[in-house]
Amino acid sequence: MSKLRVAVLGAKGRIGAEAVRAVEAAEDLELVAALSRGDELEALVATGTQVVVELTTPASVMGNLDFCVRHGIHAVVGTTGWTDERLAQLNTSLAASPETGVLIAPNFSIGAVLTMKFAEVAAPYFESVEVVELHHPNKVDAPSGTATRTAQLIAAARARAGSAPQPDATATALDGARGANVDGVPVHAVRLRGLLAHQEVLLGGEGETLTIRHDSLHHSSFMPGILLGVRRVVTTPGLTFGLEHFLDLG
Ligand SMILES: NC(=O)c1ccc[n+]([C@@H]2O[C@H](COP(=O)([O-])OP(=O)(O)OC[C@H]3O[C@@H](n4cnc5c(N)ncnc54)[C@H](O)[C@@H]3O)[C@@H](O)[C@H]2O)c1
Ligand SMILES: O=C(O)C1=N[C@H](C(=O)O)CCC1
Repeated sequence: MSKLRVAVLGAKGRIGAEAVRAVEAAEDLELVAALSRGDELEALVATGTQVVVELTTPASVMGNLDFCVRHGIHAVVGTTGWTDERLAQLNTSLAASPETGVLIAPNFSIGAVLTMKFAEVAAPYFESVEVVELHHPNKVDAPSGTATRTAQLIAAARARAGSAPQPDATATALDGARGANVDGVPVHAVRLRGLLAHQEVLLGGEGETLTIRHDSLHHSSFMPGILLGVRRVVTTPGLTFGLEHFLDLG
């Protein structure tokens, strides 16, 4: 069987460099391009790239995806910075290229995907829910894509269950002291040398708390999810948001 022809964008970045090694090591995949900032995207066409792994920056991702979708190249996207407006723009591009698949995964690690799932399940059973994400200090966006998605899933689960607004008597606060408000869920971002990617979901009810914590200790934690995405996106046209759609989580 012929190998899938894969390119990595952001190939010299922290996660991109790890993705290059993972694709090279996969027997069913062939790394045909490893592009960095300033490299011509035409190389994707010249190399017959079938799937791009997009691991660049929020400032670059939209232009890169526009090129890929226009050329019928599938994409697996780990880059953050997704808003409703950006997703709508991407869906418009995909409508003109209906056979192309794009997977956007706020987090490729299985533990983080499960954290989001567990938080969604638990959220309606507690009065209070807050998210704390902790990352390395070179990260350019806050809160993390994972924390934003986690908060959105929590908020949607609570809305479906008819949960009351969270109790919070704060009357005065320094700017930022209560975190960012993502659909009514406070999200706090820590940037600390020595960390990679970590998240806690804190849930509180009368007389009890539950903490769901996940730690990515190495970029290798994201690789099985990226490889799964590459293999599945070629047969999944349109936009898929979240790796959980490619996992059988029940
Ligand atoms: N979804 C996940 O599981 C996951 C995991 C880790 C990181 N991320 C995200 O991936 C992105 C990259 O993270 P990082 O820590 O590797 O950052 P990084 O800064 O180390 O790497 C980004 C790389 O992309 C390059 N780049 C920028 N514009 C480019 C372009 N137009 N074409 C090609 N390369 C370009 C930069 O020069 C840099 O080398 C961030 O948005 C981060 O949040 C996602
Ligand atoms: O290191 C990063 O940057 C990460 N970004 C993603 C996010 O913002 O959620 C995933 C975790 C690592």
